[in-house]
Amino acid sequence: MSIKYIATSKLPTPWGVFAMHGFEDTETGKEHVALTFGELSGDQPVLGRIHSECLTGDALFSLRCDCGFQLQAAMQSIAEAGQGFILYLRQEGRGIGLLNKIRAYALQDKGANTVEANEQLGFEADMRRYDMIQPMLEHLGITSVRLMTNNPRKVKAMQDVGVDVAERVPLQVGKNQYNEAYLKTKSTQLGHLMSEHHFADDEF
Ligand SMILES: Nc1nc2c(ncn2[C@@H]2O[C@H](COP(=O)(O)OP(=O)(O)OP(=O)(O)O)[C@@H](O)[C@H]2O)c(=O)[nH]1
Ligand SMILES: [Zn+2]
Repeated sequence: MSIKYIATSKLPTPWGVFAMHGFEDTETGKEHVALTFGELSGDQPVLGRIHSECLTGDALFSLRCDCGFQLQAAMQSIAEAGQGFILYLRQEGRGIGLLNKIRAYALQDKGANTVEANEQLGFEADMRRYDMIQPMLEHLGITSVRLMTNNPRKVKAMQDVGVDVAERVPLQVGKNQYNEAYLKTKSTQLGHLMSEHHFADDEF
């Protein structure tokens, strides 16, 4: 893993003006992005999110998953807190890529769940890696985080690369009629921590 910092610019958003930092993984050619908000120096844990790319949810308004809603909620929370970060990692489709994710969605249209669909295509359920996190956070001067996620594997992955996770902050947003089964599968088969409340109410 070889992560190279490239450049920083402003990124004005509906929630405030973030700074956008570009990184290149020189082994894979993947272009990762970090967004930061406010002043990040100091010893206090920083509110943040590690977000894996989901073109369909993040950019195309898909209701099949909760990604876009989580991204927006995280940016809003960070802006409200006055400080925080998002690492936007280019590992689409839990690491299988966009076209394979569309193949997996086609299988899900025929009844497979999100895990079965990956396996029918010959992939593991989750092929993501998180070793790019350490050099990206080191560049930003972040050593301890309050991580917005429902995924305990992300917490472990961060600890494995030496980042202190002071707190896991649940991020349950965006449930709807199209992603309810997907969220349930995340909870029962991928280990995500979701309160039953999330499945009981009908609101976004
Ligand atoms: N293969 C596959 N990938 C999916 C599917 N639905 C969403 N994804 C991908 O799943 C990933 C979700 O990433 P995150 O939201 O960062 O992570 P998470 O594991 O859901 O954990 P949270 O932090 O709780 O959101 C993205 O890369 C999506 O593209 C699916 O049905 N099949
Ligand atoms: Zn998604």
